[in-house]
Amino acid sequence: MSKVIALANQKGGTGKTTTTVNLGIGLAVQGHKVLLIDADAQGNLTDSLGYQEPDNLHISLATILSKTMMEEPYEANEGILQHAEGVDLIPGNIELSAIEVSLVNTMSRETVLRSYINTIKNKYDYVLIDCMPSLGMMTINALAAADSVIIPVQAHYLPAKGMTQLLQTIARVRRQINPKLTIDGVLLTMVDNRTNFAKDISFVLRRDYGDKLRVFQTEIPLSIRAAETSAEGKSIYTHDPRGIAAKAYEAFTKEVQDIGEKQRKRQHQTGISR
Ligand SMILES: Nc1ncnc2c1ncn2[C@@H]1O[C@H](COP(=O)(O)OP(=O)(O)OP(=O)(O)O)[C@@H](O)[C@H]1O
Repeated sequence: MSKVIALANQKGGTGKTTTTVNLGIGLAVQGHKVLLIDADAQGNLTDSLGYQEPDNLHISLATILSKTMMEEPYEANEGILQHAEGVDLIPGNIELSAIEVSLVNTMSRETVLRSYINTIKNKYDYVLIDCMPSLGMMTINALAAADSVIIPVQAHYLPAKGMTQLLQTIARVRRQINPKLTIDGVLLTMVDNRTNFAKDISFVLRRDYGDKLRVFQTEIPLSIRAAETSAEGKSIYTHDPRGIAAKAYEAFTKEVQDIGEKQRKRQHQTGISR
């Protein structure tokens, strides 16, 4: 059974892309089949995995979504790239901006990405969607397609209003389109251990959004080595395997895996008792 996870935060630069790469490749290292989807018109995920001119790719997520909207046929593996570190990628680029506009006038506009993912997800254990820094139609599509959400938050800055808006959007998607959507948790990124900001933010998150909102135990440290990976087109495990960021992403991968296992067991038991 596959699990679809959206990495979302409408604030820019919170570590969504870096986390998608290193969680995805972390899961692949553990033997899982993983698909990464770049749902951001900036194409940063595509770029970070070594495809440095995303706008020149002939086939991208935009092509596939356009075909899905027009009910045109496409090949089973169309547009899927294979990264040397064992993950598959559906690249994204600037064409997604135009798609986002045309989605507005499309029937079932919130569920086009879900329709596509449903056709391929059985080949994967995990599908990770790197969302745009906005709460526009592409992000709604990602939330409609997902089983759960991971929210990367920069440890030195919690946009309280932004977090409330994001949680409200997730709740609305759950009520109206995707009742099974859950929040796996908030991941603190770029944590500078010389300060107490990360502890303060964990406290504020729990105080303001309730005990139900998990803050992952693992915190991703501020690390120049992590920042370098996007230019290298590699994961942190290849770029700096013994460094603090690699250790942290390994531990985070384990946490995500454990949550996935528990959910799978619960679904299995519910299935049996029905
Ligand atoms: N642990 C880290 N330590 C230091 N720098 C980091 C770390 N993680 C990410 N960065 C850097 O911070 C910047 C933002 O990270 P990233 O691109 O992953 O965020 P994002 O949320 O995907 O951004 P956007 O909203 O633009 O899509 C990048 O330059 C990245 O290299």
